[in-house]
Amino acid sequence: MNNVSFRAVGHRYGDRVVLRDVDLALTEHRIGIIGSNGGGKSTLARMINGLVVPTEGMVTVDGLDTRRQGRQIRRKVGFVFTDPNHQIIMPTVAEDIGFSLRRSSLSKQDREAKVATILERFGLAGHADHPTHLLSGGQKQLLALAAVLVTEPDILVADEPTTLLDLRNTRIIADTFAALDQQLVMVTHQLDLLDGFDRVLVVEGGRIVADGEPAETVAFYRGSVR
Ligand SMILES: Nc1ncnc2c1ncn2[C@@H]1O[C@H](COP(=O)(O)OP(=O)(O)OP(=O)(O)O)[C@@H](O)[C@H]1O
Repeated sequence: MNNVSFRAVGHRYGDRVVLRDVDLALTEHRIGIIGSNGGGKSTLARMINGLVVPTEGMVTVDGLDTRRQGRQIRRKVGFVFTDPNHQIIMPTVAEDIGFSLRRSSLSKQDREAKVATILERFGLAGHADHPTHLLSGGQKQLLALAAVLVTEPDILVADEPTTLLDLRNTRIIADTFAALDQQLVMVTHQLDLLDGFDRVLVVEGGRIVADGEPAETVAFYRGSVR
């Protein structure tokens, strides 16, 4: 697996400290991040692909520094936003996925085949020529995930990727994640999605307050809100 390293990381937005004293080596296959609203989970997740660079300390991914090697890191680390509108760019579903492959060296034919395969996998094959703005919220979320996975990133970071999904599509995403060979870091409020994860971090008030096996850390989090 990859090695995501946080060394003495802190972050502030203006005067507001939102993360402090974060030291982590993330090497496990599936890692969850949970905790109360505003605790700093998204900020932490965004640091992994350099969308947010720390105001203190250093984040590296396989030795690449997010502050100086952001472009290389973003090729390695795929990021799925909570709100798919942040990442859907093209007018139609197939074009949007094709756009993710614009820098690939594949032939046009291979590229189209790859787009078709991923559309099928995410139940979007019947929507290939559908205008993206007419998709339902859940379909948009599936499209956003498909558009990231088609690039085959080494690491997938997903920030609450199932918030807009119904039960069936949540299951599709959970199964997709369970079958991923890549390292996965997922922020979620849906604690049942963490079954089978290797490690869970609980983030509260800008600090990691629990870190370990899902059973223990989820129990800790549940206990802390009683
Ligand atoms: N761009 C920004 N500018 C200023 N403050 C911000 C910015 N982004 C986040 N914050 C603040 O940083 C803190 C942590 O936010 P973050 O989104 O990381 O928390 P979170 O744990 O992901 O929350 P949630 O569960 O509600 O998504 C919050 O107080 C938030 O208001």
